[in-house]
Amino acid sequence: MTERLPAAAWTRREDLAALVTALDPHAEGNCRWVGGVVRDTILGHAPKDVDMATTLLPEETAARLGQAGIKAVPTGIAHGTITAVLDGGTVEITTLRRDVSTDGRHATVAFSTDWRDDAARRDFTINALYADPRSLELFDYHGGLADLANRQVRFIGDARERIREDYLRILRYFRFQARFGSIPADKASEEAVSELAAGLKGLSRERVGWELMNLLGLPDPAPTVRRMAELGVLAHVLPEATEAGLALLDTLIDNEQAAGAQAVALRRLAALLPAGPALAEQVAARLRLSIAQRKRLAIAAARDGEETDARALAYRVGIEEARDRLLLAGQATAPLEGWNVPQLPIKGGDIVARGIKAGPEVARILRQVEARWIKAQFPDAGQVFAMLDEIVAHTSAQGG
Ligand SMILES: Nc1ccn([C@@H]2O[C@H](COP(=O)(O)OP(=O)(O)OP(=O)(O)O)[C@@H](O)[C@H]2O)c(=O)n1
Repeated sequence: MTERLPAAAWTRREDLAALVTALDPHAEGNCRWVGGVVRDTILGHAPKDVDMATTLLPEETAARLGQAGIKAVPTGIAHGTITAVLDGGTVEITTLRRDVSTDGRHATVAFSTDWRDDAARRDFTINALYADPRSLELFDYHGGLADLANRQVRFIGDARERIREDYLRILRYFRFQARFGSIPADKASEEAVSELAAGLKGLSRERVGWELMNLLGLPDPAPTVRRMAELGVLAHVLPEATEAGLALLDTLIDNEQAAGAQAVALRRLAALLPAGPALAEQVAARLRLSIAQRKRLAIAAARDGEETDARALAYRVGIEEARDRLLLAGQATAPLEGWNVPQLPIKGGDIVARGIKAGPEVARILRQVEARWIKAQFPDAGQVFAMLDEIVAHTSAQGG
């Protein structure tokens, strides 16, 4: 029986139909949907992006798009990729390729017209599925449909060879495993990632950081991260993670689920690391995190087990950062919901207006009022002015 891709919202897009007509006006079958879009659609998920593979050479692809008035951007000419800019988004169209040689980071490829060549150079069986854009007929050269049905993430052919072509595939393996893999996982794949884990060291830190953060941002990466540790892979990407960290990651995810909190990769990363800012800063730099990410990680890492007051904490470090700390500590985040960090309702001028000379004394009083205001759970302006009057009266009585 011919297997077909289930129809989905994207398969009915008119701009995609026009793209197919432009590339293959006589229905010769020279282009197919490929990779994540096919995999995700079979799983019933909305695909992140739509990719196409074609037997046409890149120049021919570009020429046909041009004739049809579709904007074509040569995004990766060397790899044979042309990006078509459509109403509903961009589509990457890549000429079929076969591997010629590789150094573990960059493969040298040659163009091909054989779909099997193209399938054989991909990473996992579930990522090597193709669909005809008109009939939606599926093409499965490596048992990807069965693996998808059984939720098995399995390297194509010899796992070690696939990994040596690109060591990042070790981390991709775990990311897909965390997304929809089942346990027990494919034994040959696990053996290979374990054996070749040291190859991760040669990869660019950006790529490693990106993969790790994507894994940690999935709904429940905890069992996968633990498996990475057991297989000796985590030691090569996050040697700072401790056994206590793995346990805290489990707890954190339970806490997040109980609170209905969003998955945040940085918060999960913080859980894996021992508390304290120094190590967090080191890890953030190594993983090439952005400045905003570094700040948030540092605040999460500054946790000390128990947070005293949710809103006072949020006033000090920010709402999202406070939520991180509370979830890590296993404390209620409810006080933060629907609440915005308020601004102290008085200014230095209000203090000067009460006869205090501008200068350090004003700053001191301002800090005193602020401390009381926080302690009293942020009462409104009327009460804050009463606090201020009391403090000023006290200061004046002392002859200050
Ligand atoms: N190291 C890699 C990266 C990618 N691919 C192939 O290129 C396709 C597209 O890669 P990418 O966009 O990174 O992943 P998707 O499978 O689309 O998954 P997602 O975008 O959901 O992460 C993959 O399906 C896979 O066939 C590969 O073989 N080896």
